[in-house]
This record gives sequence, C-alpha cells and structure tokens, in this order.
Amino acid sequence: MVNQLTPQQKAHVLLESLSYIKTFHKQIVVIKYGGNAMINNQLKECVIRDIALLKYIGINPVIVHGGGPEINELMTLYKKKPEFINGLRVTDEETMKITEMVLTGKIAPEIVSLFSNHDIKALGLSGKDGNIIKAKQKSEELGLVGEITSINPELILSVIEKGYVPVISPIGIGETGESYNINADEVAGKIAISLNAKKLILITDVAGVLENHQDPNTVISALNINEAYSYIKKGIIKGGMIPKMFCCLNAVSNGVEKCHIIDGRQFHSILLEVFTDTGIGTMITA
Ligand SMILES: Nc1ncnc2c1ncn2[C@@H]1O[C@H](COP(=O)(O)OP(=O)(O)O)[C@@H](O)[C@H]1O
Ligand SMILES: CC(=O)N[C@@H](CCC(=O)OP(=O)(O)O)C(=O)O
Repeated sequence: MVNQLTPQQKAHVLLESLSYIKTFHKQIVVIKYGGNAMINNQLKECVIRDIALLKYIGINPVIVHGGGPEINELMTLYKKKPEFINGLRVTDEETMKITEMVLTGKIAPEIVSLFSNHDIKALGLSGKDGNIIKAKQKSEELGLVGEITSINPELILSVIEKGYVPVISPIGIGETGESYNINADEVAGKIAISLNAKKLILITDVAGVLENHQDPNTVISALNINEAYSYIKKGIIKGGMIPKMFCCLNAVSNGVEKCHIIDGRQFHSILLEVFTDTGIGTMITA
C-alpha cells in the first residue's frame, strides 16, 4: 500500500499512525475528493486505498466528491459549452440533469466500487437524500446553482454508525424538491461543521497554497485565519483558491480543528499530510 514511500517516510507513517489511532479513534474526517484529482486511474486507486487505511484504523472518513472535468466532458458530448462565473458552473436545466447523471449516476458508484475492492462498505448518497443538503438559488445568472440553507447530518451519522463510508454528491434539494448544483468544496466545509469533524481535507491539483503559484516549491505549510486573510489581501491567494480558503476558514471558525489542502496528483498525499510532522500540503487552523 505504501510502496511509493521512502523507508524513512514509511517508518514515520507507522510511528505517527500509532499516536494518531489513539487521538482519532472514531473521529470523523471529511475528505473532499475533487474531479481534477480523479483523472489518473492509478492515483484514484491510491487515494481510495489511503482512505480505506484510515477506515481500517478506526477513523470515520466521509467523502464529498467533485467531478467538474467529467461534467465538462458530458456537456461537450451534448454540444453544450461549459461556462463559469467566479469558479461556479452556470447551470441551466439540461446542465443540471447532466450534472446529476455524472455525479450521482457515475462518480459516486465508481468510488463505492473502488472501496468495495478493499472490503470497505461505502454508500453513495446524493445531497438530496434524506434532505442532507437543503438549498436555494444562489443567483439569477447562475441558474440552478445552490446556496446551502441547511445540512441534516442524521442520515450521514446513521450510515457511519452502521460501518459504512458515506460518499456524498454535491447536489442540494430545494423547497419544491428541485435539484441544485453546489460547489463540492462548499459542501465539504458545511458537512464537516455539521458533523463536528476533527479534520477537513481538500484534495486538489496543486501542491498546496503557494507563496508563488508558478513555483510548486513554495508551499506554505501552515496558515492561521489572520495569515490567510493577509495572503488574500496581498493577492497571493486568488482565483479557485479563494473559495477553497473561505471553506477552510469557515470550518476552523466553527469547530473543525484542522483543514488541509493537499495535492491529489502526488501518491499517498493523504497519508503524508496526516501522518508526518511537516505534511506536504497546507494546514489551516484557527
Ligand atoms: N496561492 C495559491 N496557491 C495555489 N493555487 C492557487 C493560489 N492562488 C490561486 N490558485 C489557483 O487555485 C487553483 C485551485 O482551485 P480549483 O482549480 O478551483 O481546484 P479544484 O478543481 O480542485 O476544486 C489552482 O489550480 C491555482 O490555479
Ligand atoms: C456550482 C458548481 O460549480 N458545481 C460543481 C460541482 C462539482 C465540483 O465541485 O467538482 P470539482 O470539485 O471537481 O470542481 C460543478 O458543476 O463543476
């Protein structure tokens, strides 16, 4: 499982995992698995194996998955041009159907199957199931993009209680049962808060928050709320990283101990971030 690690890294992972098991037994860790980190099958398999390991040692992972690139692909197949405003997909009725097909019809069942290969029982849940994610329209121009109005953690907690790994698609349900498309980072942050999760891990396609985002060797390994705001003010944190950072800041301001932004393109990034002192991505705390 940890073949790609150096012997020193392996030893460190083992030692750290012993103290981790004590601290984290039965604790909930919410992991947002973004679409950009799903492109390579080998990496996908590796992410699932690492999460399976967390489950084996008694941690309760909850997955919130994305799938932006696959939604783009299916839209293109249907001759629709993906369009974004501030990182959010403009979602008309057809796009909403495509989004649900991809997220709850394809990606969630695929993740469930990958867990099943490791004897882990996982359950795909649309955010609509059991009113997990209630939402309303965010803005006229974005169409069916949802703003979360409430999270009902009941169903997720009972699924965890029964020993399953919940795999949640970022779809919300409106007042009259209509579907809303919601950014997966936003969903992961709100679900982490509602579950009183110990940690929120956002898996993305950059090495972490970078001081100079042309240079992957400038990862900022730890940030607190004040530092994060100052990086946003200075324009160092920008674009797609801003909503991600706000999700983390909101989470750590509301009881989640630590958030991690890590690189899904790197093998075993979850284990390296969680079980080593320095980690490999960016850790955000209050
Ligand atoms: N300081 C920064 N460090 C790293 N990435 C940054 C920074 N500022 C902006 N970004 C941008 O944020 C992007 C990550 O956000 P996004 O593409 O929305 O991720 P995802 O698809 O995983 O949700 C990076 O690819 C990068 O272009
Ligand atoms: C409103 C909005 O933009 N929703 C996202 C939902 C999926 C997602 O967030 O996927 P990634 O994490 O892979 O980007 C979308 O339609 O792409």
